[in-house]
Amino acid sequence: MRAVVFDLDGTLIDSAPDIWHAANAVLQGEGLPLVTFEQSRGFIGRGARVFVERMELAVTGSNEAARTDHLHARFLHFYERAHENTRIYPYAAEALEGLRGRGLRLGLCTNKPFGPTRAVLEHLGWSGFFDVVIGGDTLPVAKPDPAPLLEVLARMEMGVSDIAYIGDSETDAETAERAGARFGLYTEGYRKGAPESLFHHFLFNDYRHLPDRLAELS
Ligand SMILES: O=C(O)COP(=O)(O)O
Ligand SMILES: [Mg+2]
Repeated sequence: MRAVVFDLDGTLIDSAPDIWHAANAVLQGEGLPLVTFEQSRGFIGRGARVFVERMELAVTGSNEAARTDHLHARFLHFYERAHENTRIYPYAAEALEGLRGRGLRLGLCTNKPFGPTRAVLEHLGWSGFFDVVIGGDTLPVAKPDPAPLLEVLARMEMGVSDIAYIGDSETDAETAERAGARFGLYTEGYRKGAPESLFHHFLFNDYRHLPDRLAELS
């Protein structure tokens, strides 16, 4: 194995509280009902546009293109600065350092838009930490289409057998399966179903175990 590619929200960082605050800042500004934390967390996974569509449907009962466009623009406005309460999952930073120390390259393949991704990486002191960063709006398609993950590989000049992908959700499992990549599922994120039911090569709930799980793959 030559590189490890990570998802971001629910995998390396617990960003759901900040995403929830951004969602309710939008709704409050529009005079719409607010959403609960659980509702908001359930909307995460397919990028900002789908998040907003799910939120709009929950609070108004329908999706109307012009309104969705407006809510989406407002959401991106708040999302850009939504990282004050974001936390790195326990031992994730140490795991990343350890993998780099073993000579592995690191990639990031997230459905979070590129702007908020860059902002949160900077906030966490992780700017320049990943060799390649692909956001949810970097390409015309987003995960679970395999194209964003394949784009990470292309930019690293690697093949799919050179990497493993690490994510937390149904979206990531499907992305890995469609790309033909080995997949490790972090079970402490925003997944909806049972971990065993998703495509995976290994499951883990503690970043201290990740290096060994990866070593067992290769
Ligand atoms: O923004 C989302 O919907 C999810 O982001 P992720 O791909 O980093 O989990
Ligand atoms: Mg995720």
